[in-house]
Amino acid sequence: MGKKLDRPIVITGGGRRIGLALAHHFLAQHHDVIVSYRTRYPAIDVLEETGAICIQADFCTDEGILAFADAVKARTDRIRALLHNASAWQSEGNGLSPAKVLHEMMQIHVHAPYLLNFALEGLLRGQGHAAADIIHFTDYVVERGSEKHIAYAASKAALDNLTRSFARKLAPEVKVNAIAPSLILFNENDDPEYRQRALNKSLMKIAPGEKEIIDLLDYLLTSCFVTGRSFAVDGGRQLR
Ligand SMILES: NC(=O)C1=CN([C@@H]2O[C@H](COP(=O)(O)OP(=O)(O)OC[C@H]3O[C@@H](n4cnc5c(N)ncnc54)[C@H](OP(=O)(O)O)[C@@H]3O)[C@@H](O)[C@H]2O)C=CC1
Ligand SMILES: Nc1nc2c(c(=O)[nH]1)N=C([C@H](O)[C@@H](O)CO)CN2
Repeated sequence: MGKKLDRPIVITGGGRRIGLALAHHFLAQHHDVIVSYRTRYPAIDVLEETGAICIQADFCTDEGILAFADAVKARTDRIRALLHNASAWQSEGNGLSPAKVLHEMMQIHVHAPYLLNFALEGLLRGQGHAAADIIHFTDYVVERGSEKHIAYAASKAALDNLTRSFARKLAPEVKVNAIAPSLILFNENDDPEYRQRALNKSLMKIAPGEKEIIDLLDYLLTSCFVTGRSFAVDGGRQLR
C-alpha cells in the first residue's frame, strides 16, 4: 500500500484539463498529491511517474464516492486541501432523459463533494487555525442559470450553497471557498463559430487557460482568513 503521505492535496478529476494542471502545479511545489481519475488517460501514467498517487474512482454512485474516501484514508492521516474539481458539463437532450441528466449532475456536483467532505473531515481537522482548505469548483451560471444546462447549473448552485454551510461547520481549522469560472478552456470539439460566440460573452474576450485558476488557488490556500466565499473568474461576463 506504500508509505503514508504527508498532508497531500487531494484533487478529484485529475486526469485531464484543469484538474491535471492543478496536480502538476502542486507536485512542482513539492506537495504530496492524490488525484481521482475515472478514465485512465496516458496523463495518469505521467502523473504517477511524477510522484502523484492516482486512484481510480467513479462518482456516479455513492459507493464509488465512499470507496475513494476509504482509499485516501488508507494513504494519509491528514489532508492539506481537498479540491472538488470533478465535473461533467451535461446538457439536456443528447438522448438522456431529464431524470437521468438531473441524477448525474446532482451525483457528481453535490453527492461527491458533500459525502467526501464528511468522510474526510477528520483528516482535514486537527492541523491548526486555517491549516486546511476545501475548494468547490462551481460555475458562473450559478448566478444566471442556463437554458441549455439546467440541471448542471442547479447542481452547481447547490454546490455553491454547500460552500457556506461547510465554511460554518469547519471554521476556523478548515477554510471552505468556491471558484466560479466561466469560459476558461475550450473543449477540443468546439467549432470556430462557437468559440467566437463564447469569447464575445465576456469583456476580456479570451479563454485564459488553467493559470487563472491556479493563481487564485495559490492565493486561497495561503490565506488565513478568507472562507465561505465564491470567487468569480469570468472576464467581466456579468457586465456584458
Ligand atoms: N473548462 C471551463 O471553461 C470551465 C470549467 N468549470 C469547472 O471547472 C472544473 C474543471 O473544468 P474542466 O477541466 O473543463 O473539466 P472536465 O469536464 O474537462 O473534466 C472534469 C473531470 O471530472 C471527471 N469526472 C466527470 N464525471 C465523473 C464521475 N462521475 N466520476 C469521477 N470523475 C468524473 C472527468 O473524468 P473523465 O475524463 O474520465 O470523464 C474529468 O477528468 C469543473 O468543475 C468545471 O465545471 C466551470 C466553468 C468553465
Ligand atoms: N465539467 C465542465 N464544466 C464546464 C465546462 C467543461 O468543459 N467541463 N465548460 C464550460 C464552458 O467553458 C462554459 O463556461 C462556456 O460558457 C462550463 N462548465
